[in-house]
Amino acid sequence: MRVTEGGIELEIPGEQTEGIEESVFYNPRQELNRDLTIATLRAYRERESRAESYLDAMTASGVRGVRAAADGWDVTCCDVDEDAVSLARSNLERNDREGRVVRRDVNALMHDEVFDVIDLDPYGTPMPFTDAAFANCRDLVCVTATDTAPLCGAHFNSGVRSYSAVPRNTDYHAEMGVRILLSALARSGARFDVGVEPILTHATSHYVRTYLELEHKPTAADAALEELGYLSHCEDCLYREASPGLIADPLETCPHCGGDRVLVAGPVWLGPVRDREFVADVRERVPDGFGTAETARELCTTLEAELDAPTHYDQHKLCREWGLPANAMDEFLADLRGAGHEASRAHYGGTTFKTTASVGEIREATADSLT
Ligand SMILES: C[S@@+](CC[C@H](N)C(=O)[O-])C[C@H]1O[C@@H](n2cnc3c(N)ncnc32)[C@H](O)[C@@H]1O
Ligand SMILES: [Zn+2]
Repeated sequence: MRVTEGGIELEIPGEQTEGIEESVFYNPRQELNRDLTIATLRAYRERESRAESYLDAMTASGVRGVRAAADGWDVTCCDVDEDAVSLARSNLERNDREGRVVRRDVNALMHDEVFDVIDLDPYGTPMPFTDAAFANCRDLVCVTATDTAPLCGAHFNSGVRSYSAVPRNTDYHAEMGVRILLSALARSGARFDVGVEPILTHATSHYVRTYLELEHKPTAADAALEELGYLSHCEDCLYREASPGLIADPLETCPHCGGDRVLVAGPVWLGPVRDREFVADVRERVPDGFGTAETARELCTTLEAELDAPTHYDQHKLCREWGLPANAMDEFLADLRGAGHEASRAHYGGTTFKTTASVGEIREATADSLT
């Protein structure tokens, strides 16, 4: 079947029935991820003009590599699968684009060669590939993780194994995934004296995507590790508290309700997950022609305004907990701000928000409008 995405045309094995069938080589549900990747590469190149080489580390159909080549990147596409390699090669040719296509275990390739930008887009966890990526990548590592159940603590043992951290299943599960992933990536980079700064991160449907700018300096790696810490979370009243540092200092009882059902997660990344100015640059570089342009820009706008608090709330979940009806989001946030707290929407869902208020303060600030 033939697929058009971001101005390039791909031939993908398989029949087109209704819409685009998902094939092992091409997932149409990742188009937003890829559109934002291209906009990010554009914004990044303006910030770091020496960045030229791009490794599409798990290329499958070649879609990322072909799109990056169309933007002038010096592209290498890699895949361990023979059919994927021929497909990527023919898709580059079909679009008259230059690019090297390599059949190899990408871990070996990343240890052998230096790239300015490496894009890891595996099935499931990216952790088997991150050490090799940080060991040699010069500027930017882009990472997709699709194993959201392990990341958010729903598949606990698998999450602990993959991420060398304790994830917990909370009401902010996608954000737990973001922060467990970033923590593991920061620790992976630190092994090579590389500090990571997440310049854009989003959790969308069943994946987390992050873009990490690298600094090759032991002190930068230390600075990244200083962003790690633990989250204590009360299962009874949804109170949560962050404690920075690599040594856990868990709450034993909840300071809000006095309950003892307190979960502790970590080490998690407690720092910012994006650079606001960079996200604005990305938003401006999403052209109308991209299939997901509107969604991509809206996502960037929400990310630009999202507070840095390490966890978010969901108004509907809080209201259910309190036995109160929910309110319109804008009014709800206005009540919080009116009571002197900072508050923003969060990109995790239409009723999610972040605030500097504690769960008790949220209730106090909004209860009058909810009754
Ligand atoms: C999720 S797909 C990639 C999708 C593609 N990046 C896209 O945007 O459509 C994962 C690919 O990783 C490849 N892969 C798995 N292990 C690999 C390895 N060790 N080295 C290189 N490629 C690998 C698989 O063959 C598969 O084609
Ligand atoms: Zn509590």
